[in-house]
Amino acid sequence: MVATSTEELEQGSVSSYDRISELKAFDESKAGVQGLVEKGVTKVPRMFYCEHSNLSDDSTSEPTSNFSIPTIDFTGIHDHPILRDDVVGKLRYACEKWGFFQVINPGISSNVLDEMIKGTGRFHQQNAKVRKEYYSRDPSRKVAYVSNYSLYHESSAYWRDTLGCVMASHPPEAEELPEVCRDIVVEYSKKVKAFASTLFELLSEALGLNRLHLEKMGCAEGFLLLCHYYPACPEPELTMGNSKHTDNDFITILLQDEIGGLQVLHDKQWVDVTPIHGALVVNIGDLLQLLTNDKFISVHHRVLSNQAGPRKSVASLFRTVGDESLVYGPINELLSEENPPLYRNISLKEYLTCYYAKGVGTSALSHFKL
Ligand SMILES: O=C(O)CCC(=O)C(=O)O
Ligand SMILES: [Fe+2]
Repeated sequence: MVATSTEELEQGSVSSYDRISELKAFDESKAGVQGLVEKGVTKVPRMFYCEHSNLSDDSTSEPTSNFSIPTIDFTGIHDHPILRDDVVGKLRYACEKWGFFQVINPGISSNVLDEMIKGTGRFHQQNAKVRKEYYSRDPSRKVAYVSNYSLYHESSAYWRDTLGCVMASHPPEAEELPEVCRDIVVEYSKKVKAFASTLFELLSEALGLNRLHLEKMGCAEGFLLLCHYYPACPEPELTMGNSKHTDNDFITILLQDEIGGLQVLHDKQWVDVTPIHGALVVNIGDLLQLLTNDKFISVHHRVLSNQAGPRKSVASLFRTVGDESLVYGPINELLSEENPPLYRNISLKEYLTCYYAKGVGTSALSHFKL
């Protein structure tokens, strides 16, 4: 297209492609990025180009093999107080310095973890006709398949599709879940919820609080299961799987397959989260950083796209889903004269509105600093 008027140029409507039409056509296909792959695309369409320099930002932040996120072994924590204390200490360090860690021997069998990854693959690889029935941007849906939650609000789209299921506190009826992954979604959800309860106990202890403090605040009550699918990308240097972001929850528990691509920003360097079979990756979200008055940190992470693949991952986001009138602020017991509150109390609604409005890569929490 050729520039026809300065007005069009100023409005950004003149470019070599009609972005809005391309986004709409993609969305209306209801088949996701996988739909493009099924059609045999060999070039990444322009709408996926990452123009906000996510790939080259922080020029000091090249990935480094010198670092890796902490790995913590949960073996014996329920039976041996010494092992438990040791784990609590390691968790405190990981949450304060990294905001990310991997748990090996998490108490969920590798069979269940492997089957959850396979179930995710089955959903995204099944006939597009069946996938389409689940495609929706309606936030009130408990089960929805969608590509790019913020498709119309970000400067680029990402090479990723997601099946999202609200699995607590008001889960869908089993029949509402897609048949190809129904049983494993129900089973994995039970197991990951139990793991989260243990984790919130250990994190409470790491903060010097009563063991049940975080659970009593409702941190483990609600969770959203996001079954991500990152198709193999023909031109991975042009786009990303997931932009640089922090999570809008208390904690995220992530199961990933063997492909890799997740990176964490640590000391201004991108650090690879190397897949470990049978392990779960945990990261602190913004809401736990808020509750802990910055003692635990919610850090930026991203997912690179990859010629290898498809990559599958399952993120369990722990926060209340539905009741946005809940109000959160720094936990009183953690405050003192030397450690005054850094944030005002905020409702979940206020926080989420800000989180989605702020744009890629900037913290929502900074808006609520005192
Ligand atoms: O797929 C991954 O490795 C990360 C997903 C993620 O960051 C998220 O769902 O918030
Ligand atoms: Fe994330």
